[in-house]
Amino acid sequence: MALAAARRLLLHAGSRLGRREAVDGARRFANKRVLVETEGPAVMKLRNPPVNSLSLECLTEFTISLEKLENDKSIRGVILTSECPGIFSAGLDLLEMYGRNPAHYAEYWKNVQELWLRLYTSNMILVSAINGASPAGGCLLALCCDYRVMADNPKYTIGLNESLLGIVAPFWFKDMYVNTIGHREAERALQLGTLFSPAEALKVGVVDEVVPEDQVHSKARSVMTKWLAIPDHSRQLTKNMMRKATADNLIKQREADIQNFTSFISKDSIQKSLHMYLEKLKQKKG
Ligand SMILES: CC/C=C\C/C=C\C/C=C\C=C\CC(=O)SCCNC(=O)CCNC(=O)[C@H](O)C(C)(C)COP(=O)(O)OP(=O)(O)OC[C@H]1O[C@@H](n2cnc3c(N)ncnc32)[C@H](O)[C@@H]1OP(=O)(O)O
Repeated sequence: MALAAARRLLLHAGSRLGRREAVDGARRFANKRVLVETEGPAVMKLRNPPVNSLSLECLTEFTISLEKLENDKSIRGVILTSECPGIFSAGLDLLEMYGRNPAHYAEYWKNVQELWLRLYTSNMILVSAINGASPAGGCLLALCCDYRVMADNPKYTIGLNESLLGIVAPFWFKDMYVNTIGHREAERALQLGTLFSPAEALKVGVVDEVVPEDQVHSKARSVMTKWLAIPDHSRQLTKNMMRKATADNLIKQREADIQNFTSFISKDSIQKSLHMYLEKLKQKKG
């Protein structure tokens, strides 16, 4: 209920912002954590500092922005990137999965599923300009895209590292990984929780292209231009043909997946693992 109300408020605020900024001549709209520019190829920028973690609020704003773009028939493609220096996205917000109650976990997971389904089955062309670290849910966002361009900076890594946290990537994360890099590579990378450097990610197929950091956005734009030259109807039908079975696999068991997540994440042993991981992140500083 609370989330539905927040969603209505955000949609309302979003459209107000949209109108005001259009009057200023800049075609863009923004929520607090997501900025969307629609001048030229549309660009969606995550801006949830310090690490673009996907908190419930961030997920909600992201989903709403995507919905608005989908509803604008003049927008055929979106570049997904980050405004946080050195970070594409740190993935799901660990604080949404630690020390909360089962109802919160269920609500959070429903929103993670929702964003994934919308992104993965989007009719728009999605290109990610990966300009920073992209672990777990950050990698998931990139994997939903039709093409991934990554900055050539060995400090940036990408991959589904869930097993390093003592948690298990859900089956639909796994399905998408298998679709992208094949069964053997996915099996190994998932068990080891591998975070790939840009060069490794290119080799294994997690990303499609690695370019110097200052060229990530221009490359993403030129990729978008190429993809926009393909007729929408044939490209969309082809995308649907490639992705539908994977999305349907979650759609037919959404409730069971929420229950699985809620009972898994509520376990004492899993909460303990998350606690230790969060402590490790804190200690990294000191
Ligand atoms: C049987 C199965 C059934 C069902 C399935 C069950 C379970 C599946 C469940 C979940 C799947 C989850 C997928 C995920 O996405 S989990 C999140 C994984 N993310 C990570 O591992 C990234 C962790 N972060 C980092 O590695 C680094 O922070 C960094 C590389 C992104 C950035 O490094 P920096 O040095 O620049 O910044 P830090 O000092 O490390 O961090 C700053 C600040 O941010 C906090 N933070 C970092 N990441 C997260 C996060 N993901 N969520 C929340 N908060 C995060 C970090 O703690 C620092 O906080 P403080 O300033 O110390 O307060």
